[in-house]
Amino acid sequence: MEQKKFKTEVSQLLNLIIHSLYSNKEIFLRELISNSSDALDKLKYQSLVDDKLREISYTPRIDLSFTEGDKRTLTISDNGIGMSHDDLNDNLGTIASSGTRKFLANLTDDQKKDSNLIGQFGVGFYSSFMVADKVEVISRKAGEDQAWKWISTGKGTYTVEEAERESQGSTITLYLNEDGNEFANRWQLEQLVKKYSDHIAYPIYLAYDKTNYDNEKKDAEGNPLKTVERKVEQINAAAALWRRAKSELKEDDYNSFYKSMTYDSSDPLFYIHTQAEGTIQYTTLFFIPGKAPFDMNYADYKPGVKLYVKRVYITDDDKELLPTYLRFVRGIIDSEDLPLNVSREILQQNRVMNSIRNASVKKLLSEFSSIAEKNPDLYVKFITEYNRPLKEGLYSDYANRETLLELVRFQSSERDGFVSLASYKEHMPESQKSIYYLAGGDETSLHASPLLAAYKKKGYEVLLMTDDVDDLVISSVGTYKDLPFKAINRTGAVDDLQDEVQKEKAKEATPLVEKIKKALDGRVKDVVVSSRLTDSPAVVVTEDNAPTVRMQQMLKAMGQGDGLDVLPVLEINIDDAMLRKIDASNDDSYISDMSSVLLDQALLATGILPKDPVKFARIVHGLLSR
Ligand SMILES: Nc1ncnc2c1ncn2[C@@H]1O[C@H](COP(=O)(O)OP(=O)(O)OP(=O)(O)O)[C@@H](O)[C@H]1O
Repeated sequence: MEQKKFKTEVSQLLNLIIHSLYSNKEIFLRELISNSSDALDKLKYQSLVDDKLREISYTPRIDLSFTEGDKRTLTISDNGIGMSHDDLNDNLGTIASSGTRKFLANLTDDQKKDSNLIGQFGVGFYSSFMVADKVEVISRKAGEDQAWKWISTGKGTYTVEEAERESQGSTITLYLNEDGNEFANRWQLEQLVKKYSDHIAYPIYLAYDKTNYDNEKKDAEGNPLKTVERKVEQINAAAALWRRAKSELKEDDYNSFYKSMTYDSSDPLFYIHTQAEGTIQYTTLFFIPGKAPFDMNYADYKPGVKLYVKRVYITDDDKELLPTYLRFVRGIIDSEDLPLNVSREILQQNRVMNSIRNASVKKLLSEFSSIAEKNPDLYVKFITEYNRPLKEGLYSDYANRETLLELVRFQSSERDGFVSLASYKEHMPESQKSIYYLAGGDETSLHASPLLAAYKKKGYEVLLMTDDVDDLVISSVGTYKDLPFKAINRTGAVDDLQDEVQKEKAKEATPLVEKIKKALDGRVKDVVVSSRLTDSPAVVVTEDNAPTVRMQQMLKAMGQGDGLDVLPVLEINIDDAMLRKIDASNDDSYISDMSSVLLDQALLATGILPKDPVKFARIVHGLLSR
């Protein structure tokens, strides 16, 4: 017998589960049943594609049984794929998913107490330690002769030793603790299976002892004669819900199916059920979770859509089933026309899969559009969670760009809440010819930008964009209904506000511009006269196709900004007192100091600290003491 230690993260996860999910401990049963169902899915699939396993004859099932009395136990058994010696070590000694590991590491103390959040990632097998002092797994992998027994009390170590099992599959026995005793009960188990696992595709049987009383016959004491009968009953519906006629299904059916297939304890925002009977036959059932999945913005997110072929489970781990930007969608795709032994490579180029994917994307987007139109409150909930991934779609899904442009929302300098591009266009005064936006930074700093005043004065709304993908996405989109997008912190937007008088004034200021340019030689690309600043002396802007100063900083922080030194353009307000002082002076050192502070404070206003803070402080001090 070998004794092994859990990887540290397992001990952490165990601790977290036991403390945060305590009030919801019944979910352990759902987790174990779902593992059994996965194991049956895997065997069903393997026995179709692996010659060695083709001969195995079995009827897939999950069995529950329990013992009463002082030492109560609960057993969950399946005849699925089973686990080898190494599988037991790999699967039950570590946390397999790196997403879960990262998620755990990033949790704050408060979040650790939020059972909804914890429940979102698969707490899985380890949740059994909430109700058991000791857990024993006897498992035999399909195609192997040797079975193995894994035992742990959940306190840092486990053992693995040889064991016997008649056929392939796993038997998990929980030695219930005080908190778990209530689960060694027929009614409790039936209720929980109905609640969480009714739609599991395999039959779940419960074995129990039924006491019969025979009034005709009396025992020695004259009481009705008691006999105990062992009964085994199926306690779930065991049907693929998505294959049932839509007219038969109620909202409750969908919601409980959603909860049983995800780890979400809340209802989905909405669902979309499609049964296509055309040249390609398939069923899709998609759910939009009420809250964005915790790993939505991790590169190694877990995809939420499962693929079935003729009701046989194929995979839940294929990121190609839907485009990446729809990674928050949960649900199933069940095709009648794909081969069962479809591999990942085949899936990627398969014509049938392509048609299903394209139709699914169209269906999802059109449903989003119709909700935006008919149910604005629901749409706000939806877009609050999923605006960002949809924006990624603008960049990556050229074919659906028009639709996506109508779906994304922005904050605005003029209005609260979310603004669509259609409504932005509607609000435009006749003189306005472009869509103005300001990206980069948080909402407060964008609202405070000195660049906004001039647009406000003209009645032009400016879209404020706080997502890190905005700049990239919007510059790739270019236009909306022939209106160009213009970033107001770029030089291309400067001319729009200038009238003839201002142009003349700007010309007259050429000597001042030249003075500052000379003083800031090597630090700015250009100095231009502003027609839009009122309360501040200067701002930094970027040339149209260059990365903004903030973007450059971000790229450098990510180690990608080598050789990236695009100088900013300084836009000056010639009516400001500071500029008038520079204009009036002939003292080179004064002009140089004033210009330097002018640039540094403009950078500061966009959140960028002076390169040499000591020098900056010294110059400011010098100027103030003059
Ligand atoms: N009854 C079972 N039969 C075969 N393998 C199992 C069984 N139960 C668990 N396993 C294996 O142990 C692994 C870990 O299970 P666990 O429940 O902790 O996480 P999971 O099911 O992979 O993740 P999640 O719960 O997020 O879906 C599973 O991925 C599976 O490989």
